[in-house]
Amino acid sequence: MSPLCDCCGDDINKLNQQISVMRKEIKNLRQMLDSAVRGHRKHMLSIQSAVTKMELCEPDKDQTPPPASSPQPALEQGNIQTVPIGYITSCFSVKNGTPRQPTICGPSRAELRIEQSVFNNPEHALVGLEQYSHVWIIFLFHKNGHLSYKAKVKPPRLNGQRVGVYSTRSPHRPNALGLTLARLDKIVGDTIHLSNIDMIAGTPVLDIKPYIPEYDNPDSRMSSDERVDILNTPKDSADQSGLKRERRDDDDDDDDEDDFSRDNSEADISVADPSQLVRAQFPLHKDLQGVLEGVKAYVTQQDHCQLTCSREDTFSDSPKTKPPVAAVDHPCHGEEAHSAIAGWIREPPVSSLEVRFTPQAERELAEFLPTNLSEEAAAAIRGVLSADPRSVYRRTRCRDRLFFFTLDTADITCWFGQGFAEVLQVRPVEQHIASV
Ligand SMILES: C[S@@+](CC[C@H](N)C(=O)[O-])C[C@H]1O[C@@H](n2cnc3c(N)ncnc32)[C@H](O)[C@@H]1O
Repeated sequence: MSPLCDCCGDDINKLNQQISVMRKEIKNLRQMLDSAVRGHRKHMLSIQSAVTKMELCEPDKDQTPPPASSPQPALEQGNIQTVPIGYITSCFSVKNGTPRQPTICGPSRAELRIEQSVFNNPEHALVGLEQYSHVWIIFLFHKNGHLSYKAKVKPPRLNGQRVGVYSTRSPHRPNALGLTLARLDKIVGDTIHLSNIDMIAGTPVLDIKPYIPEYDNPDSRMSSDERVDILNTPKDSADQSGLKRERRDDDDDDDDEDDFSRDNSEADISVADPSQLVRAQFPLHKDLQGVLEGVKAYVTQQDHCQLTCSREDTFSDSPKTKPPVAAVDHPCHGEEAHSAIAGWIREPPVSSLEVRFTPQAERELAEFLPTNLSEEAAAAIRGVLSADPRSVYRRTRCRDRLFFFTLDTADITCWFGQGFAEVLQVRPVEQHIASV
């Protein structure tokens, strides 16, 4: 006879059997629940990815799918990981004596080999870069030692005065990122040969971008007249302009050990900055009209000169420099070119579009914005659309699709035809519910 339970008087063996049956059922239920959650998550991910593809109308083949556990892309989740794409080999082994800015010591040379761990074929990542004369190098100040930084720093040339770290190029800053405009001498396979550098050997490089004066130099964005105005600003006020200020802020560091000779003012003129070269070219003209004519001629030449010259000519001040592997023609400014860029930047194969508004869209824009703002908004919309913001995929494969974009407070709907973009609808931006 089996024992009975003291509480309920039931057969304990039977009770144990019932408990084990219930345990098995719970286990099954748990497994079913797990598999349902997994299926649901997978389903959610595929819906999400389908929606994204529909929105973008563009399957992104290069994008690695996010892991099943993270429906949001890693960067959006704040999972910011940077991997060096290569390490600098340079003639400077320690911080002391390393130029404080790239323009200070022209011949300072370096090599940067793109890591195979980043690209299977690192040389592929460099195709086209040989057409540029200068590149931005974004790097880590890995030898900063203790990772400390202060809101205010003392640039050596300010002789003890403190200024905000963000008004300087101090290495001691949150994130310890450095930015150098280096000259690109040549590319051989997976290795970039640079000069005009201020980085020590072993510096981890995070990124490389071509220097494009049209984007990177504010002078290049101004109309010729504006440029002439600036260049003719009386000296006192010019001294307070950004150009002059840039020169002071360029060479800072709150670490006295990093300080070095201050007799580099001549070398400070950046070849990448045409306005400084113009100043240098016309320093002694007393006759304002003469200066004006000279500058105008220079600016016109700069805007229209499509002379071609070999890289050897471009870098005539660097006798040892050999032409790049793929020799290309560079636009140059008379005898001396300051920087060279790929031809397609100035003359892209994609032509700009005529932008139209339907009467309905015009009315809508006027309805929710005051006149002055609606004109501004219309100009901004024209700017965006005339540059054809569509991806190549969209341009070639989804021509008939509507195109949506948001500009400040307006949601804009448009479509594209042969050589034009037409705005169909302009609505106030809807309040979007933040995604969880
Ligand atoms: C004032 S910083 C300017 C760097 C860059 N042009 C910029 O504006 O971000 C240049 C100085 O940083 C120091 N430096 C260069 N490479 C470094 C590295 N990898 N880690 C720490 N300091 C470095 C050298 O002393 C050099 O003189």
